[in-house]
Amino acid sequence: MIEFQNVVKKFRRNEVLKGVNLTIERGHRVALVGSNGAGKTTLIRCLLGEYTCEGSVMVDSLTPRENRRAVLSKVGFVPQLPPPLKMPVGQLIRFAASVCDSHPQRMADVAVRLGLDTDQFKYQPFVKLSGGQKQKLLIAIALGRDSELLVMDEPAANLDPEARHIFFGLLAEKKDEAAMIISSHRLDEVATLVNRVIELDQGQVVLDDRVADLVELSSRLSCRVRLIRPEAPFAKAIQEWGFTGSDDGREWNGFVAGPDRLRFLGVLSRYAALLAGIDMREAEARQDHEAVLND
Ligand SMILES: Nc1ncnc2c1ncn2[C@@H]1O[C@H](COP(=O)(O)OP(=O)(O)OP(=O)(O)O)[C@@H](O)[C@H]1O
Repeated sequence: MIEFQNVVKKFRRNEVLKGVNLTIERGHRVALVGSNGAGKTTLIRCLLGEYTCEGSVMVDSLTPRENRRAVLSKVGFVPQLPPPLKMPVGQLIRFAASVCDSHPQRMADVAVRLGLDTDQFKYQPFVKLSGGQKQKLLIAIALGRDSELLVMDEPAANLDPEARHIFFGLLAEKKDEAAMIISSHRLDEVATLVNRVIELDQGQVVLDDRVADLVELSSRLSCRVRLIRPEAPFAKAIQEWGFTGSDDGREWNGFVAGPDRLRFLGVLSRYAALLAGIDMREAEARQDHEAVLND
């Protein structure tokens, strides 16, 4: 589906991509990782035909630079930084839907699933939405259409836990029909969403690994956390995950999206000395899984 062959990109004398070779097929969910300046965005821009480059880039046998319209019609794209668009939300959705031959209602429906009622904001300029609202709308535009390739730059960073869970479910619906490239600085943010990890360093592929594809994207864990004693900073941190506490503040219950389990355990690990027990069970998956960590 996507083929990079010996792709070199130079900005004046600065060689930013130094001969990248990659083949990405439908069903591949790729984490494109690497430190700041590694070349991730440049590679994506070459893929979208925004940049000329040496070597060859092909999307379904089409060169993006010469066939931008045809290539972009296959691609749902969530940019890293929201564009500073003054266009009102309603108009933006109608425009985006017309460009990619979708229906505005399809995009609005995805937005509603993510918790953004676009009707309420239809006259509001896009640029005046909050960071999370912009992210939800951009995701709705990218997912509320047919696409064979989804390219997303840190797409879930601004989403609250509930919206992340819905977002992972939306990705699960697309996982067999599309290839996905999710760019991130941090592998732990995206590790459970993908089945392949590609790392760029100074414009070169330094790692290309297929990884275990075991986490159900749409699964959800029911969690109970018990503490030795209540503590206010812990309460604040876990309430951000939508958990509710017992009256004495020593037991907390809530749900965590399956792919978010690592992030959640990362948060808990900061309070390891407080923990008396953690109980995590698959709440919505077909098979019942149980991970119990007791004191
Ligand atoms: N338009 C440009 N003109 C000149 N240099 C550029 C341009 N775009 C990117 N670069 C340079 O190319 C290198 C790679 O940048 P790129 O944005 O692709 O990195 P990245 O891996 O996406 O980084 P980040 O994680 O910080 O977004 C950097 O050194 C950057 O300064």
